[in-house]
Amino acid sequence: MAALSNLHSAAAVAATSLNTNSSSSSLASTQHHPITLRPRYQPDRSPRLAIRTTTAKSASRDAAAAETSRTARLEKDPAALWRRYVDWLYRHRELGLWLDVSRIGFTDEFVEEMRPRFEKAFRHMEELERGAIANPDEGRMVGHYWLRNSKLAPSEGLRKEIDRTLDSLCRFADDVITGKIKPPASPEGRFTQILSVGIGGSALGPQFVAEALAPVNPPLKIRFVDNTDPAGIDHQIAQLGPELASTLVIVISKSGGTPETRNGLLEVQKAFREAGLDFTKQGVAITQEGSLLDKTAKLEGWVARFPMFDWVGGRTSEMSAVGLLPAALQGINIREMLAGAALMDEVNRTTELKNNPAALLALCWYWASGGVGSKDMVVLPYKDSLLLFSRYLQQLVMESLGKEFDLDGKRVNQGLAVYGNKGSTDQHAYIQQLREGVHNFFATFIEVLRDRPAGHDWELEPGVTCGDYLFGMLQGTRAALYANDRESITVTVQEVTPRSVGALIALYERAVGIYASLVNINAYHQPGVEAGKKAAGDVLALQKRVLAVLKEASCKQPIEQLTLNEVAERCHAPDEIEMIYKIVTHMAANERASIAEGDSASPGSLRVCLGECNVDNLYG
Ligand SMILES: O=P(O)(O)OC[C@H]1O[C@](O)(CO)[C@@H](O)[C@@H]1O
Repeated sequence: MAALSNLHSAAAVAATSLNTNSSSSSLASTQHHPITLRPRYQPDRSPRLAIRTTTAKSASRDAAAAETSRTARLEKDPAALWRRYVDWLYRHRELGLWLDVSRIGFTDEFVEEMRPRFEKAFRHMEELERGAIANPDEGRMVGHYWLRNSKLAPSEGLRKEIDRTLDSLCRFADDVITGKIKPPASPEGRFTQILSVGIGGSALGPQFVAEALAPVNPPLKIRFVDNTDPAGIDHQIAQLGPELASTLVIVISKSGGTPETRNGLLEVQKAFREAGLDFTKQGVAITQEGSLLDKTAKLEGWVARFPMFDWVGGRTSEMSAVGLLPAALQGINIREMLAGAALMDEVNRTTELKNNPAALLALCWYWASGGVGSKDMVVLPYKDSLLLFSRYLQQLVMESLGKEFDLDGKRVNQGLAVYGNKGSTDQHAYIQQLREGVHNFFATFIEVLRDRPAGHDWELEPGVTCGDYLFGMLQGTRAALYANDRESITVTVQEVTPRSVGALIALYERAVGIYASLVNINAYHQPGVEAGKKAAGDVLALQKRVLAVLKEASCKQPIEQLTLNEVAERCHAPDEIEMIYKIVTHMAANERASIAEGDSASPGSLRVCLGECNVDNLYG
């Protein structure tokens, strides 16, 4: 009953707010659609430039004023809003997919002003699909669209490679499922589990798709090692238990050299050794030809290797072997996923904005975030099985769009932050802030019309099913947010199927590509990730030096107990004393170094050593 009263109150809030606003917006209600609102976007004045020429205070006042004037003009008259809804509603009949952008307040003038940018973006996408070097930094083609329609590939060689890989992974999956390819030491006589080892784009797609589409009893169940957290890896291996003997380990890494993935592999191989199992008879590699991983798998004679193409980026690799092999092994219809993506790609090639759902999304993002990422995108799928969509989109959008420089080398610090979980769960978590708190987001609702498989529904109270509540929560939240001037997009699919999931992935891949063109950035590289990786490497190198210094001190008689300053000096790294403190702390917490003397709360008092000397663990 609590849920019922919450629903009632949400609907009541929405209705009250709508009524209040509609009566106070009589000016808007007298306007005919298309609505003529003052455009927020000023094409000839970069917002960034404007901010630079003002003080921070006045800039934020200006921004607040602009915000107020814009949101105050969001259409609230029900009849005009309905016209706007109908006018802009996109529907793909065959895919059973709708896109509603009516609750984003862009104006006709804005659309007109954006037209040249869209023309350029459409040209870019066309060139990209024809095989132009779309990733100038890395001199690479960007061809994920060819994966679902190999006829588009710019050469016969590439087309054959795509088709061959797809056929061979389908055959391999069949052979594994039917037990033709089997693990040597499994009592079941066939593979029953998959352990996928990979990170970022080499994990997020397969995780999302498994959660969305795996049947209740898949031929092989899937688990993931997607981090270098030893406890996390231990947990996955412990969960497999004796089934490790019937686990197919798929190691996924485009570069074949990502440290977290390498560590995951080494940990899993150790577990195999300890269980007396031959890893090579159960390992599969998905990686670029010639990578370290590829060479290792070849040399050691793993069960199979599948290529990751140079022209497919990690975050757009779900329709390559990366996503398709794990999906096929779980009994998911991957041809349908590809068909859904291909259908979506097809409509997204039109240059008519209203008929191009990816362009419509890009338009909304540009409007809502001022083309500078000033607002975050909150993704709310109202369906448990789509829970991981926001996490998947987080990488796709943020790694693609979050860039320091534009294509002309100008510092722009672009991006679009993405977060979200699922509805209506989030209703009871952060929707409170979305409706009433800081106005720094726009929402994307993902709606699924089919509540549950046919024949399973029942009314939990007269005329109302459980799914009706979910529907009510979505509609109520959308209305309540809009009533308080919070913009939203709604993507609706008939059902969660391989086809609709393929279409959703393709929709967002293209929207990101188009948006990147609109803001003139390279969506296909990730130079920023390197800084963290390099810094991590530096920390580990310093740790090796610390260890060497402590080892040498431990060999003295009596054992030398060093202050942090002494360690830093002997490492020739006096400026790194804070990091040395953290290294020693971490090693002490894992019984690999000892705090011989001193108080953990005052790092200056510490004396440290290795081994058995007067152990007083920092946390002891
Ligand atoms: O597939 P790889 O080469 O292991 O890379 C994993 C992920 O790491 C990144 O390069 C970022 O570090 C992502 O772009 C990529 O998806």
